[in-house]
Amino acid sequence: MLIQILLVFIVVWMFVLRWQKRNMVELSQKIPMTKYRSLPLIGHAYIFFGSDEDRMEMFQKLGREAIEDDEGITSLWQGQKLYIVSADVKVSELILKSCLEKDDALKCLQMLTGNGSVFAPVKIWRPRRKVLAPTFSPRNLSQFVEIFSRQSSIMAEQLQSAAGTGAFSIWNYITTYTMDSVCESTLGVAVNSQKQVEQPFLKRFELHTQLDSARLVQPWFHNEAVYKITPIYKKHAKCRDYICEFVDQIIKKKRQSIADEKEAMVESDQDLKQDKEGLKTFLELLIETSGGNRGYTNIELREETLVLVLAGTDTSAVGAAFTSVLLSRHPDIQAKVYQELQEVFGDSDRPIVADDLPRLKYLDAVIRETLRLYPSVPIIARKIDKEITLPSGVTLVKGCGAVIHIWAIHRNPRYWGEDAEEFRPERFLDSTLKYPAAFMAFSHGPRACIGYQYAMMSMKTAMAALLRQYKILPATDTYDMDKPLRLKFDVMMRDVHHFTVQLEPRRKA
Ligand code: HEM
Repeated sequence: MLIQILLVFIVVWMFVLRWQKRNMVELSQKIPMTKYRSLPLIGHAYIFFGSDEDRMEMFQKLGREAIEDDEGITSLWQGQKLYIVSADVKVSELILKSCLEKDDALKCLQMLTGNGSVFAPVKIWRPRRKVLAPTFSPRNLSQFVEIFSRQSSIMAEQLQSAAGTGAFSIWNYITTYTMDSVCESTLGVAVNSQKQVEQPFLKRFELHTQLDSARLVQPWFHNEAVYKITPIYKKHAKCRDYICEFVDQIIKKKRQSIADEKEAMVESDQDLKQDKEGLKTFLELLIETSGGNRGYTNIELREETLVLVLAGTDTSAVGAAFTSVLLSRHPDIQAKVYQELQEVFGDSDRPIVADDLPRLKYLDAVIRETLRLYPSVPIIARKIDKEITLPSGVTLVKGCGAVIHIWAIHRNPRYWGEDAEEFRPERFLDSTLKYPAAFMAFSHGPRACIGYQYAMMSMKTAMAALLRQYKILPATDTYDMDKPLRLKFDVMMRDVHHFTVQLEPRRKA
C-alpha cells in the first residue's frame, strides 16, 4: 500500500513539475532536440555521467549535433530545465548580449570568490565591472610585461633540468609561471611557486580548484546545505580559509603602506610622488579606481583580486600548454615562429620587453589558432532571464538555460571553411576574418573576458621565452600521432596526457 501511495505521489509530482514548466515543454517542441533519450525527472543529465574524458566526448557530440542542424542549435533537458545549445554565431551573440546572468549551476563556484565579478549576479557585477575595466588599460597592461618577462626567464631556466631527458609533462612549468605572474601583477607578492614545488598558496589553490571542478560535475552537491554536511566540504572550506587569510594579510599591509605614504607625502614634497609612479598592481589600481578609503571594503578587494587569480592562472596556462603540444606536432609552423623570433631578437639573450610583443604577429596567430581548436573554456552557460526571439522566429522563454558551445562554434565549417579541423594559423593572418565574432575563446558581449589582452601578452611572452631556448619535439610514445588529442573537461578543457612534450636546447651548453 505504501509503495502504491509513493508511486501515485511521484506521478502527481511529475505532472506538477511538467505543468510548471509547460512553456519550456512547448518551446522544446519547436526547436531541435538531441538524439539522446530524455529520462523521467533527470532528463538528459545521465549523458554527462562518467569520467572527465567521457564528459568532454559527450560535449563534443552535442556540439557536432548543433553544427549539423540548419539553425546551428540543439537542446536538452537537465532535470526539469531546458537548455538550448548553440553552435551558431548569431544566436550566441544575441544571447550573450541580452542575458548577462550566469547559469544557476555555476553558483557553486562562488565559494572562493563570493560576489567577485566572474560569477556575481548582474546587480553586483555591473558596478564592479565598471571599477575593474580601467585597471586593464593598455598603459597598465604594458607595465606587466616586465613581470611576464622575468617570470618566463625563470620558467625557461627551470626547464633546463627536463630538456634533453625525453618526454615529460610541461604543465607544472607553465601553470607555476602563470601563477607567479598573476600573483605578482595582482597582489604584488612573489609566491615563487616556480622554484618552490610545495608552495603552500599554490597547493591550496590547486586543491580548491580541483574540489570546485568535482562539485560542479556532481549536481547533487550544488545545494549548499547538502554540500555542507559532506566530509569533503571541510577540506574545501579549509583551503578557502587559507587562501582568503593569505590575501587578507596582503590587503591590510597594502592599506597601511598607502596610509604611510600619504603621511610622508604631506611632510615631504612632490618628488616622492614622482618616485612612486612605478608599477602598480591590480590591488593598488582597484583601491584607487574604487575610491580609495571610501571605495571597496577589504572583502570586496579580496573577492575581486581572487577573481583575477582564479580567472587568469589556469586559463592562460591551458592556452600556452596546448600551444606547446601543437607546435611539437607541427614542426613547420614551429620553424616559422622561430624565424620570427630570430627577426625580433636575433641571437641575443636580451629580456623580452613590451614593444617586442606587437612584432610577434605569427606567434599571435599561432596562439589564437590554438585557442580556436582548443579553447581553454569550451562552453559557457547563461540563464535566460527574459524572452528572446531567435533569428528563426522561435522565442526562448524565461527560465530556460543557454549553453554557448565555444568548441563547436570554433569548429563550425560555416565560419571557418572546410579545413575547420586543421591547425592553420595563417587563417588569422591572411586577411580580415570573414566572421570575426566566430572567434569566441574569450566570450562575447558585456560579460566577455576582461583579461583578454593581458592573457595574450602573458602567453606570447611565455612562448617566446620557451622557443628562443628550446625546440619542442613531440612525445611520440605518449600520443597516437595519427589521432586528435584526447581531451577531458572539468571547469576547463585539458589534455588527457597532461601536455607531454620533449625539449631540445637550441644552443649547446
Ligand atoms: C587564455 C586565457 C583566457 C581565456 C581563454 C579566458 C576566457 C574567459 C571566458 C570565456 C570568460 C567569459 C565567461 C562567460 O562569458 O561566461 C572570461 C571571463 C573573465 N575573465 Fe578570462 N580568460 C582568460 C584569461 C584571463 C586573464 C589572464 C584574466 C585576468 C587577469 C581573466 C579575467 C577574467 C574575468 C575577470 C572574467 C569575468 C568577466 C565578467 O564577468 O565581467 N581572464 N574569461
